[in-house]
Amino acid sequence: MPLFDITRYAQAAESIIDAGRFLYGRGWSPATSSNYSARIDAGHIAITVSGRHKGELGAGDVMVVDLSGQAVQSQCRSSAETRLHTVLYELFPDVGAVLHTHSVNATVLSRILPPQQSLQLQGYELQKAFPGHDTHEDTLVVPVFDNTQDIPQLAEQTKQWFRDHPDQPGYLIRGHGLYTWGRTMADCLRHVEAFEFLFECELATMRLRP
Ligand SMILES: CSC[C@@H](O)[C@@H](O)C(=O)COP(=O)(O)O
Ligand SMILES: [Zn+2]
Repeated sequence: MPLFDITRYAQAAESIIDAGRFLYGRGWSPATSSNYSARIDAGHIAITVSGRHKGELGAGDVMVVDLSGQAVQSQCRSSAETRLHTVLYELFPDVGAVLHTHSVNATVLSRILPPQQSLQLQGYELQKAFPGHDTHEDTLVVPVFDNTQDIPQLAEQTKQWFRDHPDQPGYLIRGHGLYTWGRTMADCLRHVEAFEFLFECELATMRLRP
């Protein structure tokens, strides 16, 4: 009896490979950075193997882990940031995909925000790209967590914050990048694209202000 459905694994892996080609092509996942995952079932996800080039992913670059981060039927090492993915699947049963990217804009913006200050996005029509955000008058809050190599500790911090703020769709890690998620990979890719547009607008606005 296999531990997970092989057809669902193949679909998840294909969505991750396609996402990598798109995100690398946009310049949002340079130099083996980033990691991606997609849900297979309630207890398993497909996730990128650590250190792989995200623009050239193939079937051997995606593996299965359970929600404790344990590899299932693979000798490979999953993403160093696997726990940042699994906490989101644990917290939100309807999440089907998680994407982590390293764009220039996410990195720069996260570095210039004062310590302890979240990014507050308000007045943009494109905020409506996120579920539950139905008007530009809403405030989209993007917390910025300090970067660390202690992933279990960061995972716990993110889990606590999003348990209290389940309607917010993503976060930044300072000097590092973006995490966002969605019900499907298509939703999740839309969220990355919307965040990138909003980050670009924020930086352009800052450049125009004296
Ligand atoms: C190439 S440095 C980026 C890594 O340190 C990390 O932040 C990252 O996004 C990719 O790590 P990975 O272990 O390949 O999933
Ligand atoms: Zn990273």
